[in-house]
Amino acid sequence: MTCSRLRVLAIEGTAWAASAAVFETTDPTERTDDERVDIFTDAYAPDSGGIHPREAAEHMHEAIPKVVAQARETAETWAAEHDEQTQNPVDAVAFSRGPGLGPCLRIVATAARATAQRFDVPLVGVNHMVAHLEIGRHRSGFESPVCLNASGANAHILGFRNGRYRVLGETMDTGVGNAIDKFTRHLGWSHPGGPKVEQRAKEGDFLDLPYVVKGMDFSFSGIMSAAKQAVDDDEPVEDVCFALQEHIFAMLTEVSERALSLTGSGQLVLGGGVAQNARLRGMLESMCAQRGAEFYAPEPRFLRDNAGMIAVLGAKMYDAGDTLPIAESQIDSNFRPDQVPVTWREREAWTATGDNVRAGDALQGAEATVTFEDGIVTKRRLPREYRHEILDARLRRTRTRLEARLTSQARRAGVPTPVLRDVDPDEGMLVFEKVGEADLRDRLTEASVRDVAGHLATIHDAGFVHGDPTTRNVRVDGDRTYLIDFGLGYFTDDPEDYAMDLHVFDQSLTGTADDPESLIAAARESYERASADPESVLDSLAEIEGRGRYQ
Ligand SMILES: C[C@@H](O)[C@H](NC(=O)OP(=O)(O)OC[C@H]1O[C@@H](n2cnc3c(N)ncnc32)[C@H](O)[C@@H]1O)C(=O)O
Ligand SMILES: Nc1ncnc2c1ncn2[C@@H]1O[C@H](COP(=O)(O)OP(=O)(O)OP(=O)(O)O)[C@@H](O)[C@H]1O
Ligand SMILES: [Fe+2]
Repeated sequence: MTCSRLRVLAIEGTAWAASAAVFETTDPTERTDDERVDIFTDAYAPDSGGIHPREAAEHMHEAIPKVVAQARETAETWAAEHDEQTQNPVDAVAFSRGPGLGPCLRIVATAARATAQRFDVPLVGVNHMVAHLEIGRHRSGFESPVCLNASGANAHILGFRNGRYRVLGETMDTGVGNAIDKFTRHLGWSHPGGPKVEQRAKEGDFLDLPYVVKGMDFSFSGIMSAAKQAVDDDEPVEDVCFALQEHIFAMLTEVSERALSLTGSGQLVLGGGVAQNARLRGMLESMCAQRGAEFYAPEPRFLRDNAGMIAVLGAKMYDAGDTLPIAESQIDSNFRPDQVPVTWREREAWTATGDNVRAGDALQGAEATVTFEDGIVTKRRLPREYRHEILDARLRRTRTRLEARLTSQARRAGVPTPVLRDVDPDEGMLVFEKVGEADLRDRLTEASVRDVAGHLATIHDAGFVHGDPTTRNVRVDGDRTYLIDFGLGYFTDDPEDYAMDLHVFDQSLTGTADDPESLIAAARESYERASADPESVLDSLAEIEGRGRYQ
């Protein structure tokens, strides 16, 4: 082609959406006024139950050729509008390489190879989850946002650092949409359940359900069992739907706020099918407004699975020379977003600016506002507008109580922590002595990381976890490290809970350090030395890290 217009045809088919699209732009690196995207989707809807992989593949087999033909026609029409030759109307063919259902992915890949060969243009292999977040970045124009992907098979929060999207936090069991869909299957409702829960929730009232956040990770299994039980116990279905949304979306919003705070980013983008939910968007919008951050969610056609997002990222990758020889174009059903070398962005983007230091020397953390005066630190968990007021009051009260108790308990076990001067759980207020000169994230050394891992071993041996051991929740003073912020801690003798503490610490090192591997290894080694029972904890950690969450 001779003109400056770039046109990419893309194919998506990871699970339910047989989709093809054309993206046309004069500059793939940013959103332009004259860009256009046309998407053709043929959805698979199971007769009963959830998505059956074989049925989904049969659907892809029939529907993919049809949507690809529609996209091709569009590409030809657009090319003709610009007086270009129509035999070769696209510059590249992009496809979803994974994650997703193997049988579906294979059909998509075959169609993509054939289309690329037919036009004699390069093939681009796109990670579906990275596409879910890049479409938000592209449409918003945000420089370096934190990204929440809330889709059917996934739920994770990502930040860009050093050439990769890092998983800052993710679900420890199922994806968020799948969790909701499983609940609605229990009620005998047809797939997908998410929109139906949203509808019914409109008439519901609040019920207490479990709320599980560990650092920036979270899990849905406990809340889902409790929701099913509540229905079986004859609680009104609309109340359970309402409470389910209030809890699950508050968890996602809370970890998003934590990620903003940890990275120092002032921008959040949302992606994935569950992001079509107005309550989730509303909560995120409210959270961002409260902390002075910008929020963007793309329009629904770019949220649910669609080839438009694959085409837009495909164009960026093509522009960066990131194409795929046919011989190397095999699919990857477990393709994680952090495996993708991000060729289309400057490596050094995301300059963590740290916390907003506000008037009166107040620090805004992820959860609390902290003020300093004469060596005394006052921490207040202020109400969060995005959370239902009953849930908000419950979380602020219990976390404040636990923080007071565990801070003292840790010190008795021999771990340096600040001395507690005062506590008022109903106000969510704590008063501590000031400790340390800096947060660990600004003093990251192997020695300090070792020290922290030793502290974690000590509190685990004493029968409790910290719950959120990040590089922000450790203060450093010369060689000494202090643990602070025990609000997410609890008593437990389960090695898996101890392993989660180590996993949260690892993830935070990954999000903070340029070279996290050596620090993670040092922490592991120090924990092993200090712990009374390192074997079962480290086994459990290996299991947590190896969990395939993308099937
Ligand atoms: C790997 C890929 O195949 C997979 N795709 C996927 O999960 O489809 P997606 O379109 O992103 O999301 C579908 C999910 O989105 C939920 N959903 C749709 N509308 C919803 C709504 N209004 N409220 C809540 N959930 C909603 C559905 O219940 C379903 O679980 C993924 O991205 O994880
Ligand atoms: N006792 C203390 N001595 C010195 N600095 C402190 C103390 N307590 C808190 N800080 C500072 O205030 C920041 C926020 O405190 P804290 O972590 O308790 O609140 P938070 O809102 O829960 O934050 P996050 O959720 O980000 O961990 C800490 O990162 C630390 O820099
Ligand atoms: Fe998706």
